[in-house]
Amino acid sequence: MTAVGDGSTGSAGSSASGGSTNPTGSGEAGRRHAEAAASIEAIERSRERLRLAGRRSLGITGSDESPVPLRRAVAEIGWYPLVALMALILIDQFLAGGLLTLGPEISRTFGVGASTIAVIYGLQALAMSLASFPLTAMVQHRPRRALAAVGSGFVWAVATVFAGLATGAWSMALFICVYGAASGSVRSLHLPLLFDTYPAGTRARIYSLYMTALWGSLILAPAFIALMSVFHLTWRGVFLAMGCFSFAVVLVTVRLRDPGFGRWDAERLRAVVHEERTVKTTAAPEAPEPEQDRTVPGAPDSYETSLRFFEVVRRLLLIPTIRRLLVGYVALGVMLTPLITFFNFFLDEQWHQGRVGRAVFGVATNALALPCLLLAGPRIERLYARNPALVSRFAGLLLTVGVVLIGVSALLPVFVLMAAANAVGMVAFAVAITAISTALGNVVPARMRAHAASLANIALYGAGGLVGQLFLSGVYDRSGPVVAIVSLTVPGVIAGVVLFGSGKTINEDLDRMVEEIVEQEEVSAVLSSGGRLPMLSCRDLHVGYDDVKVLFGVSFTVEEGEMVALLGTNGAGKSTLLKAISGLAPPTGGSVRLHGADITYLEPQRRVHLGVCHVAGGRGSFRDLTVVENLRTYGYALGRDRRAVERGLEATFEAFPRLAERRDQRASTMSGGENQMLALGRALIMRPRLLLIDELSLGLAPKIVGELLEMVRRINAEGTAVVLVEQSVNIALSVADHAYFMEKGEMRFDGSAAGLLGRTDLLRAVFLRGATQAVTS
Ligand SMILES: Nc1ncnc2c1ncn2[C@@H]1O[C@H](COP(=O)(O)OP(=O)(O)OP(=O)(O)O)[C@@H](O)[C@H]1O
Repeated sequence: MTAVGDGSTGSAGSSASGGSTNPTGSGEAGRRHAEAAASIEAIERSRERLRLAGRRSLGITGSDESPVPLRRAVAEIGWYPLVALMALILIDQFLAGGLLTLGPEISRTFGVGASTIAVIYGLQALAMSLASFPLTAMVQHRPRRALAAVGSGFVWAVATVFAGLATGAWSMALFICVYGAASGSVRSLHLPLLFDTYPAGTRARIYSLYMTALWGSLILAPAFIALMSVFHLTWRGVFLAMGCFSFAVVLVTVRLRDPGFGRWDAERLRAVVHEERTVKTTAAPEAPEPEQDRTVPGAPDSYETSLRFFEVVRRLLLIPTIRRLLVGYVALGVMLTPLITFFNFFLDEQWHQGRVGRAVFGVATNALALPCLLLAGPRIERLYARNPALVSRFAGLLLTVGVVLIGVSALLPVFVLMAAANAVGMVAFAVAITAISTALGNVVPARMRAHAASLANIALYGAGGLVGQLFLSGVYDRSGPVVAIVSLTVPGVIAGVVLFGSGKTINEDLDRMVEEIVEQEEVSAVLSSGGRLPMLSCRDLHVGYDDVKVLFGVSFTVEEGEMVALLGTNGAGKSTLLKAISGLAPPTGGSVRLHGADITYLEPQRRVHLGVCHVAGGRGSFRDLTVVENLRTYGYALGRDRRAVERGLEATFEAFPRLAERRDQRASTMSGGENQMLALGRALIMRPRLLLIDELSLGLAPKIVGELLEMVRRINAEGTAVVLVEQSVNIALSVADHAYFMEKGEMRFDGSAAGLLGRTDLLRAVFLRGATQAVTS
């Protein structure tokens, strides 16, 4: 836990404070707090050691030694999974490539213009981008990625055949969209499958090999079409042949199996934790990564806490390296997607290259990337093992060099020089993309790799590709091909700089990921060995708004049925801490656990179902609804039956007769105190297990405050744990047995309420503020 002023008195001290409102008695509360604190301390002691061991088990050795030879490293697993995925990506571009190359013939058959073909191509790319999300959602909880990858291969093979049988442009568009959607699996599922199949210390080399197939597909598609024209096949014949060939290739991949989530990272880390703690648990370290703790003890089974699709996406977007990589992908898409289209126009108009000349140019350039990728793999592997930040920097640097070379190539007056500069630039892109993907795949938890790959896909092809095509079309129409190619250096250099910058955060994010797995294992071990954990435990929370950090590693615990006061200076981050607990301000680091279950990234409404209720400061009700309507809304939000809601209403009106008198009055017309009563009435209806109250007494008359406090005591006496954020030290400490004090986003005190009263050094700031407010009011 973060060092706090009176940490030693914290746990035990709370029991000595007296005047506890806890139904279980202060002695019992103190004992439980001490037990929970001891568990947490044990976890913290071993964490640093585990973090280092965890990094090593993920292939980050910190040294520059050569990695284990690939053949030896993958001997046990074999080459089949890699070969199967390479086979799938090799045929992935068939139909799209065929559509582009055979576009003139297709447009003549259907009597449509080139723009219609361009629209169909665009729809295909859009379907491919968008489909990666539902495909990812399908395999989020169960490891069926191999099944989805092979199954979608069959779908796109069949769609290719049907595209050859299309009777019109729009039926063709339909088949091509189906093909695009199915081939979205390549973008979202291949990287996670590769990363889960092969050990951490081989991934860069494995991925480089895989990328040779991607570059190979850019050669194979035109080569296949050229070969078919030897047999004088029409475009329909070529599509049918492509479909049949694809079908045969997919058949070869049917033995592909999903290795399970996190086989090489979570599993190894779990083994490290088991070794460290030598705790015998029922779960064997060899078993695949378990789904995150699914249930919260005491809550109904249906209240599981595994993250849903958009919660995972939101969680990924909170990882600084992922945010940078995605910005890099967008900039890369702005540059790369139109470059492939417009470079052909450049060759045509500037260098008068015909169809054959352009094809040869494309094949030669892409072919050069193949050996370079093979050479680059071990290099990227070594950089990653030494320091993952070097991989990001390497990618950024290469990309910048590549884009500058391509920009310069457009200005060179000699064809050979232009071709050489362009070829080297394209090689730099191929290697840079491999390095970026290695960083992306490694920096996210295993279960979230498909989500990360889908986000990258949408950033690259969706957002970046679309903007790039529009941007470059405009430049091309206005100023011609040379200026168009040169202008691409702007987004290219931006992408390079952003990717280079991701080196700043990657190590921190990797450590955080390691810590999450370690913490999960530790918590499971503590629970399975009969240890106790607090009802709520926030560990090392970092929260910010946009880029302004507000909480810096705050740790905070609340026991079952406890009443806790959270005090602090103005702007210390008390409300932000409550928001992090209730889900309104998701943290960028650290964890929030309810009885050990990880709820850090759960949507706020799911936490309400788990029993977390946040009464925010100020007017927290629906202004245009009446008192009764407001209270019923809370009940129905929880799916409570009518009778339970009515009982809650009666209890609220009994506790606050003033509210009963105003049952049909709109919230907007009520006083501040009445609004606070209404907000507390929510707790009586929701019956939460943890009630977070922000600024209960702010601006209210002492008599009203007294009534509200009495209510809080009653709610607490019925077993609800309460966290009370208060400006008034006297009020807070009169009801709470445990107190925390925050200053400038850090926890300064964790201990008994009585203990805090003795800390005049801390309280002076609050007293001074109170005095100032008294003078000015
Ligand atoms: N939505 C927001 N957007 C940007 N900054 C915010 C936001 N909410 C809070 N902050 C900033 O975060 C910091 C902590 O605010 P917070 O409300 O958590 O502090 P607090 O301890 O509750 O303060 P107080 O006791 O004055 O209410 C402050 O500097 C505040 O300006």
